[in-house]
Amino acid sequence: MKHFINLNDLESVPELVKQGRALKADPFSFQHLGKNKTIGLLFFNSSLRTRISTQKAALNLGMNVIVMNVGADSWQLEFEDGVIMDQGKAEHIKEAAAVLGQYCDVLAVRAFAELKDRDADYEETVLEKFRKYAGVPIINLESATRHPCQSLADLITIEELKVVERPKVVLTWAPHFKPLPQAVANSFAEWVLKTDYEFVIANPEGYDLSPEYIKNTKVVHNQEEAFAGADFIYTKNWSSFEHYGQVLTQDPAWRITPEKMALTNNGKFMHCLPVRRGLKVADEVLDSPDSVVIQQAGNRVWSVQAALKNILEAL
Ligand SMILES: NCCC[C@H](NC(=O)CCC(=O)O)C(=O)O
Ligand SMILES: NC(=O)OP(=O)(O)O
Repeated sequence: MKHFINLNDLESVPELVKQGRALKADPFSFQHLGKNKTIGLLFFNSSLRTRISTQKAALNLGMNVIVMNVGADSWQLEFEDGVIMDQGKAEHIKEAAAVLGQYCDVLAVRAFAELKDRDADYEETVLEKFRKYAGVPIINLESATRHPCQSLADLITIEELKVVERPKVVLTWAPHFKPLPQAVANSFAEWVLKTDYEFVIANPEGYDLSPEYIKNTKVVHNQEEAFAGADFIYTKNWSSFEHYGQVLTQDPAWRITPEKMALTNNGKFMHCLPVRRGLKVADEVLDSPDSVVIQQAGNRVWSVQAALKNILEAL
């Protein structure tokens, strides 16, 4: 594998899920791969899980790790071509990415959607410019439209916990007061569509995700209908794709409650975290034995370790 930016960079989702599970069972089996190799982790946005799980995975593979909060610790970067740089941004991505590529064998980048210009976000400007100018493999640690490290961990978790061959998986919107990116939801849909799970999306009107990501997935505007008989309830808030970046409703009726979970087939509650208790989900759901959010977060190590292993093997 050359890069881990989107699904086009990999050959087989089930194979990567298998490799993630194998690494969980035997974390240090590929320690020789990363000897004398350095990974640089670049964060344009905050993180808890991604930051620590990626460091842990790299250490498990014997790598050296350098972490930088871009902007806060470095110069502000300019991504536009052909501009006269007479404003706040001191360095262009062309030099910055190329220089970082001199120091690191692999770069991993987090850069969320700005939610202002839909085309700019969906062109994946930041990650694609790193791909173009760094000269080394790039790992996506959540970009404007995707979060593949999360989605791989999510599939590893579902594979570990499923009790039927073809579980019913529901991706449901839940309320939040801030405009959040569509990345986690887009990505989860894209990855689930590479499996043969039964898949349904529930969201209020005006919140349909981009057809490019959800393809022909059944979308319902009635949460209870979607929850009936579900084996996994994957909860996430996202801002509107159609009315780009807007919060159209904060309807508390979309919050995940024990009453709604009771409609499922002993369904497991999933969320990528961080989650706002009380707002998106009732404490009783998050604290119940059917909540698998901690196991899911734990699997972030094996997900990024699987991607990194494949990249190191191809160096
Ligand atoms: N990486 C996990 C999700 C990150 C981000 N959530 C957030 O920004 C939540 C922030 C808050 O609740 O204030 C998102 O939705 O894409
Ligand atoms: N789920 C996830 O990516 O968490 P962080 O934003 O804390 O890294």
